[in-house]
Amino acid sequence: MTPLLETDNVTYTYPNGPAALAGVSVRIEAGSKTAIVGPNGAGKSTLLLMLNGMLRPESGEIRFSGRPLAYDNRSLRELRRRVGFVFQNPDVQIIAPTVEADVAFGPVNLGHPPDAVRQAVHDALGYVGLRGYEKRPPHRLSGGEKKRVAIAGILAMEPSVLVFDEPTNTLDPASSEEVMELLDELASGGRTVLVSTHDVELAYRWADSIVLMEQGSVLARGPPEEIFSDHGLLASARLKPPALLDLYNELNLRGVIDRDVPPKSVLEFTDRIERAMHGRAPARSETGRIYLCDADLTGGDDLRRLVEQGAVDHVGAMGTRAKEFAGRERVLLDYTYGVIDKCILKALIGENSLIITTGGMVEHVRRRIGEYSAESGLTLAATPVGETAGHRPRREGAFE
Ligand SMILES: Nc1ncnc2c1ncn2[C@@H]1O[C@H](COP(=O)(O)OP(=O)(O)OP(=O)(O)O)[C@@H](O)[C@H]1O
Repeated sequence: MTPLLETDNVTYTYPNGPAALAGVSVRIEAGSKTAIVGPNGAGKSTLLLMLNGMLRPESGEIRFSGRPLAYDNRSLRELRRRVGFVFQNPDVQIIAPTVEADVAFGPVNLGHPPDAVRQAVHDALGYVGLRGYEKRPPHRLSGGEKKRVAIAGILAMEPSVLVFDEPTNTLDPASSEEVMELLDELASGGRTVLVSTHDVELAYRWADSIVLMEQGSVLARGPPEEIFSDHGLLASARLKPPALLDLYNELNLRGVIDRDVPPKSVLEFTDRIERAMHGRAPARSETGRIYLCDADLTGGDDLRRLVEQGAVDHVGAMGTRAKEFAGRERVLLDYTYGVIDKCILKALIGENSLIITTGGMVEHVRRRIGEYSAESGLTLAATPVGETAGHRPRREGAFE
């Protein structure tokens, strides 16, 4: 199958600079989550800047949907509408005096009529959880909020590919997790998402495909479990293996656990260790329940009733709209990232939890719990929280 984006032996040297790319060939499949991983100066940003035409290769070729990129103004405008680029430093991207004007910049430039621009801004701000920020000056926002304004500005142009240069650099751990969940949400809605990073933990957990770079070259490409298990390869890129995978590989070498699919989360790892200790998954007298609330379809009363009745011990929300909904209904959140696995872990010790989410993530939660249930032989299922009859769903944004 033709990859969505492809670079073929691309080279690039900055004026008066080093050879930043020395013959780079990569294939990015439609709908994939790819992390370009490498140390400082490896050429990651340079490669990403090539993908929406901000830099032009010295030699080699870049193809989008099988067609070589053209560099006239019209072709570049069209390419940038389809391949959105979020810079590492949001200050570079934010240019207007208000959040609203900033997010509107792209659709206005594309010549969309005012009503369509307003709708695009409204949907994009909703998606990143910044409704109500329309009139705020972006330069007064926090780093995490600025990042979300920059992402909204790109989403407002409805690109099919999203490219993020070091999306979590300079963000605190909670803001980083929120941005990564936003990226997951975008990917689960069918978009192709690429990030550059030197954070191997993030890349291991998030990506389904890794491109490992060093000194302007691609050292290796493949699934994260494979790339990050190769100590020699990582050492040549001056990187360390992700902690979870390192521990798994060591326990395997010592014969404590069998080699199987490497765990990606604490949940998968604890399951594996339990099985190694007991020879099988331990019998559980009673598992807890996981309630699932679609914030677009559930009334606030239903949500509060469930929480106030004490039916749930823990509450988690995934995605900014879900977090806003919980905030409006004054429901305190115990988990704001890694929510599904944390709730499964609680179910395994007999405690009940509630996951609030929206859009494509609802199905993602159901699927993940279903898969876990099938793998573990336990009967875990997501119990929907009263999707109130007659409650009118909010208008679905353009990005669902
Ligand atoms: N504008 C520029 N002018 C001159 N040289 C540059 C420029 N931008 C990058 N370089 C050089 O090109 C090489 C690749 O840089 P690039 O920013 O692509 O790497 P990176 O892997 O993204 O690094 P980092 O993780 O530090 O962002 C480096 O040697 C860098 O010094």
